[in-house]
Amino acid sequence: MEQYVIKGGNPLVGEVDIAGAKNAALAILSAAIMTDETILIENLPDVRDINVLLEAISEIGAQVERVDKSTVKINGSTIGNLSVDYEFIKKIRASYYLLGALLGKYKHAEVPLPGGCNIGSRPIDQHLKGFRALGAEVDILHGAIVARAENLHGSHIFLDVVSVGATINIMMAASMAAGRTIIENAAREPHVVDVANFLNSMGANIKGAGTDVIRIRGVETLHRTEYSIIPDQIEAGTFMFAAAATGGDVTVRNVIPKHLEATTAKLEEIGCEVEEFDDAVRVRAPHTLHRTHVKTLPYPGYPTDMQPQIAVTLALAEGTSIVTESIFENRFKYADELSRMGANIKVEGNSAIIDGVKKLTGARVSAPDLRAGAALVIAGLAAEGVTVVDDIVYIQRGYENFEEKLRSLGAEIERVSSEKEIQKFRLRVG
Ligand SMILES: CC(=O)N[C@H]1[C@@H](OP(=O)(O)OP(=O)(O)OC[C@H]2O[C@@H](n3ccc(=O)[nH]c3=O)[C@H](O)[C@@H]2O)O[C@H](CO)[C@@H](O)[C@@H]1O
Ligand SMILES: C=C(OP(=O)(O)O)C(=O)O
Repeated sequence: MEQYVIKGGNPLVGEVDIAGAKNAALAILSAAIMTDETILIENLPDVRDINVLLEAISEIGAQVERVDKSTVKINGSTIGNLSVDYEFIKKIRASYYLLGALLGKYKHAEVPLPGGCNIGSRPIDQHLKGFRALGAEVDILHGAIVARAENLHGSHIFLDVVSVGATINIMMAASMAAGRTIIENAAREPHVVDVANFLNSMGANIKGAGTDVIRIRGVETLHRTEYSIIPDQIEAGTFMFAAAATGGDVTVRNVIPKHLEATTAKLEEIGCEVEEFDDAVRVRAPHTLHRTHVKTLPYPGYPTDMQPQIAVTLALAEGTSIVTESIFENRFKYADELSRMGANIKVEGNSAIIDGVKKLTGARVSAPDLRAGAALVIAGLAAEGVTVVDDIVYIQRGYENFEEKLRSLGAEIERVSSEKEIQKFRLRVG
């Protein structure tokens, strides 16, 4: 088990390059197996979830060739197994995208129920409703989703909740269903648009991605393409809040500022100066952070994946802030850990009430999930003294070279794997 050890107190200063978006990449890699021709994908983030999905894709028989750290070639012509192994899939949520991809291409898929972060109950009823509407028979058998169809046909699907996963999954399967599909109440996240652009570059016919009505004309085959994944808005936002919480001045590069607007607006409300460039955003922290309220919402609202990061920053703001989580019911598991660092945070229902304190103090804390883990690292960077973050395997799911990027901004952070190393770090930093 690895840990991060952090000596807090250094304002983060400098420039940092943002990797490709994990949550776009997971869907795009799955969609890449929908043709028998070779697909080249660039700007892949080098993170655990991506590596697990690539293993699963090669396990079902596709050819996966790593060209370099952020580029991969995939050829799905050799897929011989439509049943995905539980070992791979239990680790990640986005394994469910293999359902839409395999069902679209082969009209048959067997995928174990997905894993991912334990941030709520996370049903997949809307995915299954969509597949059924396209003509598939879907059963849950022995812990796996089994979907089969003689033929898929277009349909008019109204999603009961705005779901990123269901929107993308249905879009993938419908791309190879006969006739026209309309998805209403679709998710509008940038990664939904990125997956639609990718599928269109393979010959699909998808219109309206980025709005809440997506129209798809099914095609018989998809073809080769080369595609570069959009930047990760959540990684970018995490560094932006790290700048704010540490009193720093950070420019995040290789981003699409438009995708960061909800985050930028909140940073400005709490007193940061945010400057936008074509593909970069600079965040300068104020002397004193102001309080604010925030509620997570589907895009273009404030993202749930950025909720813990703003909460730890507000723990250091003057006054009382309220953070309301409206997407996942179990996303405040970091609150007790943050309290152990001196924060004044109380969770009531789906809101956290945060009374800002002047300083946090380093403590031993545990990452309960990916984004909460990253937020506890931010807390450690801002705190006085040494913080040890356990269970960083969650953080590694979604942040490429996290500690190296933070160190390049002046953070004192190391990845260690024993109590001896933690002790050594403590002695070194004094
Ligand atoms: C791998 C990936 O991309 N994960 C992201 C994806 O997760 P994921 O795709 O799982 O999240 P959804 O957008 O589907 O979930 C949104 C809401 O809809 C509910 N729901 C969803 C599907 C369904 O069939 N039935 C249902 O009730 C969920 O419980 C949740 O309350 O979008 C979330 C919301 O932006 C992000 O936090 C995750 O980081
Ligand atoms: C919650 C996340 O991922 P997943 O849906 O894969 O658990 C995330 O990326 O913040």
